[in-house]
Amino acid sequence: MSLTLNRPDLLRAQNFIDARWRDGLDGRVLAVSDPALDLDFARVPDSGAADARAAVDAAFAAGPAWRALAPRERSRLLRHWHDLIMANQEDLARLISREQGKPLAEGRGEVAYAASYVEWFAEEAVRMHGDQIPSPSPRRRMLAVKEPVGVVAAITPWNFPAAMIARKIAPALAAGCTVVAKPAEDTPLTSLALIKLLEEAGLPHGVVNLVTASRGRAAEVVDEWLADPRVRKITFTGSTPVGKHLARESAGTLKRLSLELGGNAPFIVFEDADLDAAVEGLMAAKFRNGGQTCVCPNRVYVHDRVHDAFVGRLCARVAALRVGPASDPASQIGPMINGRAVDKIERHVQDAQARGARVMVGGDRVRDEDRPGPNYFAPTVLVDVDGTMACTVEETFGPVVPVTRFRDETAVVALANDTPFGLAAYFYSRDPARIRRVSDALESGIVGVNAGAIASESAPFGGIKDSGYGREGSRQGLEDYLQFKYVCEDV
Ligand SMILES: NC(=O)c1ccc[n+]([C@@H]2O[C@H](COP(=O)([O-])OP(=O)(O)OC[C@H]3O[C@@H](n4cnc5c(N)ncnc54)[C@H](O)[C@@H]3O)[C@@H](O)[C@H]2O)c1
Ligand SMILES: N[C@@H](CC=O)C(=O)O
Repeated sequence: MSLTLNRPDLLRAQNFIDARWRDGLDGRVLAVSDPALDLDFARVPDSGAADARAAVDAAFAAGPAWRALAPRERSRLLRHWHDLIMANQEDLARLISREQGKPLAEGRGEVAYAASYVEWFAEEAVRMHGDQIPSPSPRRRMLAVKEPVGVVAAITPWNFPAAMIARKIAPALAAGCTVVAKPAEDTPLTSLALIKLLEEAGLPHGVVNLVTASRGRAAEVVDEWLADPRVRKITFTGSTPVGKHLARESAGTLKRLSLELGGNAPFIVFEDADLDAAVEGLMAAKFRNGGQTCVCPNRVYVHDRVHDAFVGRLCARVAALRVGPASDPASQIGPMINGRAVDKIERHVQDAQARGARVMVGGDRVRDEDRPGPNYFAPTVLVDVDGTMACTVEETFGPVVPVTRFRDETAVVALANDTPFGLAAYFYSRDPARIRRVSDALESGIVGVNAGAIASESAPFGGIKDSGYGREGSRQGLEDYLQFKYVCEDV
């Protein structure tokens, strides 16, 4: 896909530190590749510890003035940023599609989704109420005052290059925190463009700083932030092993942490479900971003009585999905992010087949003249899946639907909960008593009941167990950037 932008200056190739666009201090570069063709098309700095330190120097110095600004002023900046994001929706969508591979329509949707968080936190910035505590003595006034936590380090994944960074930077700014950020190595361009728009919105010097780095040097950058006592919070979205590493390594300086980690979402179709609605919900939840979303259903349990009817309808829908590059407006499933991702998907499908699962649709890589790159995988439905298979134990992060038959509500809820993860869970049923019972019993930060599209800027997004802690979006998403100070005034 050609990368023609209405605003070519949104394609940035430098870090942003202390309100200046700068090369990395040691001059190393990171190539950005197009997942549709696996070809490099841009370069950004491959930053190291010195760049990371310079970013914290700037954020720390900018902190006092930023937190002293009236919340209404911070809100205005965020509102302006929101408006610029939406005014440049098409360019941002092109950048997302080019570096991440999602179809252009989904890229546009992601830009609007990212902007919705910025708008939400622009509104929340002026609603950070503390508490006045009933005092035991008339001389005494007792207050619980909310304060920004300080410098926040934001580390983001590749699958939503605009939304993940927007929903970290926006609440941090609303709360009065300053930010250092590192986007994923696969998708640095969208975040750089967002920072360019934030600069245009009137961002004061040093309030947000962003450095890019390769996978090999990500740890060097982040280790610098982990060790620096001036960084008071880490907000991370990505894999569980890296999240646990951050939790361990931040203990030395006791930083606050928000960890949005991996999932293994169950999707249960009970015998009383509206089957058409359940198929619709599964298609929406599973195939968002080609299955590369942390809340994508990873295990589908269908009651024995409706199994064959459900699978028949599902297979018809999945077989009709169009796989292709983001540049083709008809594409519904783009390339996977890189070769490692496709290898994992292929391994899961082959392992399931070897253990007795049957492929009903898809099952293989796709490569032909319309899809010449190596990163396409056919949307796939597997049946006769059981809990020994890798695709039910690990997050596949691809367009594969593994279906398991069940007969008993208690047993299927136990199966759904039989995972170290707990990010999202879905079920379809029309029985009100069952709806209450099952949503109470599911061990998950998010439960979709007769709903496949669940994310919203106004709702708390986040997990439990190995899926992490902390929430993004909503009122709760702002609290994560604030700390209480108890003030006791005796007069
Ligand atoms: N819970 C959520 O909201 C959510 C959202 C998106 C993705 N995810 C999860 O993210 C995973 C996919 O992303 P990924 O494979 O790119 O994750 P990842 O953990 O490898 O990478 C995420 C970020 O961490 C950085 N990183 C990698 N190694 C690091 C290290 N040693 N020290 C510090 N930083 C390091 C990367 O450069 C990137 O910026 C999936 O498991 C998915 O479920 C979760
Ligand atoms: N962007 C996703 C999160 C994980 O991939 C969402 O907000 O639903």
